[in-house]
Amino acid sequence: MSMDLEKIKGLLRAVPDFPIPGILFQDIFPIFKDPVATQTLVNHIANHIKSLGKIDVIVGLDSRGFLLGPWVASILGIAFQPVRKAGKLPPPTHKVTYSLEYGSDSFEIAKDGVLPGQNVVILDDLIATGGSAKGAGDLVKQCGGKTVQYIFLIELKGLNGISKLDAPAYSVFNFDD
Ligand SMILES: O=P(O)(O)OC[C@H]1O[C@H](OP(=O)(O)OP(=O)(O)O)[C@H](O)[C@@H]1O
Ligand SMILES: Nc1ncnc2[nH]cnc12
Repeated sequence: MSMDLEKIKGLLRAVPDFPIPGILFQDIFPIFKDPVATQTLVNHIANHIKSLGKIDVIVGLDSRGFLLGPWVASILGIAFQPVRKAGKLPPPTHKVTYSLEYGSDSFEIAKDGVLPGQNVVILDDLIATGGSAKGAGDLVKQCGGKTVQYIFLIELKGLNGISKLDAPAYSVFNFDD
């Protein structure tokens, strides 16, 4: 069974002034109440990644990038590797500081999480300013990996986050602001 992507887009919940005034927060969790919507999205992203050629690792971003990443990776028979907020992964790690739409933070990746020369897809639920995705891309680079594509469930196009990225991006759903 599958569901029309536009119908899945309709399940997203836009919440004004969260987590701080001025932010229109896109809540993805209503999608996960519907198993058909969830399966459709997972299969859609897996099929998209198949079209990219040889990908060795899906790198998912803490924390909402963990919801789809391991599932998609297991369908494709490839590795999943987390980028976590600083202080959560045991050493040795690489570390970057980045800014996002409502603050700044630090990310880490296991030093052997991506091996030199491996092809990587970076997967997250949403790109706003692009700071988080850029931080993850910098970590993949520090490991010696090559980011082939960034994939997002949602792109907030008005913030032009993809202009910060060092590889093409694909987003399932787009919003103007
Ligand atoms: O493009 P940006 O401006 O960097 O914003 C996008 C990031 O913000 C959210 O993560 P958040 O840090 O809120 O963490 P969470 O996934 O744990 O909620 C979202 O899941 C992205 O990772
Ligand atoms: N507007 C937004 N909605 C949900 N997650 C976000 N992360 C950064 N900006 C966001």
